[in-house]
Amino acid sequence: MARRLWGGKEKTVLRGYMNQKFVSFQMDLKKIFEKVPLELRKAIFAALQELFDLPLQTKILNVSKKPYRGYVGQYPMVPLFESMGIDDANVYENVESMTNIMWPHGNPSFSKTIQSFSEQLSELDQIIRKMILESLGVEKYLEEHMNSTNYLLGVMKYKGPQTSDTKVGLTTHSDKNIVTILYQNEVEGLEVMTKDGKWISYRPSPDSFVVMIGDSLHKLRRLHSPFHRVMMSGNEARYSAGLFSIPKGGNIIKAPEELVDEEHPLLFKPFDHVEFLKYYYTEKGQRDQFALRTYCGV
Ligand SMILES: O=C(O)CCC(=O)C(=O)O
Ligand SMILES: [Fe+2]
Repeated sequence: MARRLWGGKEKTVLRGYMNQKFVSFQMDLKKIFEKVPLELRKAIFAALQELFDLPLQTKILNVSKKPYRGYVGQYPMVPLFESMGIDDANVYENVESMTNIMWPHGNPSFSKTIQSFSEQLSELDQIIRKMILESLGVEKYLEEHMNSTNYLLGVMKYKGPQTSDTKVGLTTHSDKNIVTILYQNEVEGLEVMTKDGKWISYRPSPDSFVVMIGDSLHKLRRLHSPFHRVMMSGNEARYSAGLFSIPKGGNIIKAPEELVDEEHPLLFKPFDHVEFLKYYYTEKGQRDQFALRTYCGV
């Protein structure tokens, strides 16, 4: 079914994507985007394995006051899950500062792999967001929109639970950012909820990236930010990397007036994403599946 989305121009691809439900969520961009070379796609998993194979006492040296940047792991709710995040990982120096904490003698090949991968995915993210704004007829805001965002690269490992029972790898959530692009190894686990509440499993392929809309774009009312989770079974570890485009703090996010009409009423009051995250990372916010709606819903 994805094939239908490939053929035409970029715009056609995305319209198909928006008007359909789940099939369109998993968009195989092979035909329109061949930028991330296979070598790099392979190298990323070797890099992630090298990182998460470090001893726990090394990994926990990566600390950060900002949520999801330092080492996250060993949480009782999600015991299979570990992650680290790097702000603007498309810039070499940002990756290098984390690398040097993990490998005090440096590890340039790790830094280079992470940086190149992030840079390529950030280009893909820009293509996607341009397509979205164009197809909504609000491309005049493109520059303003792009200037008000930055990137976070999240790298994740989910241990296999060593049983055939399915165990939670990552709990149900919607992403809070703008667009998320995920790439993963061959181990299944990602599930996405359709608009009518059914879970669908994602079948990984080395040629596919998963593109997901986050709540900050969902505010446009016409794009759906799906609930998703990771469910693990078996012995093998699942490695994934996600590039998250996120609104910069100090910018008020609001839907362009052109997009608000009777059929598409305003969903959220204008909000500052960094202020919103202060609510989201409270205990109440973490339990709230509709955190953005609670925070600034109309
Ligand atoms: O590992 C994955 O594929 C999903 C990760 C995810 O949903 C997230 O970090 O928000
Ligand atoms: Fe997510």
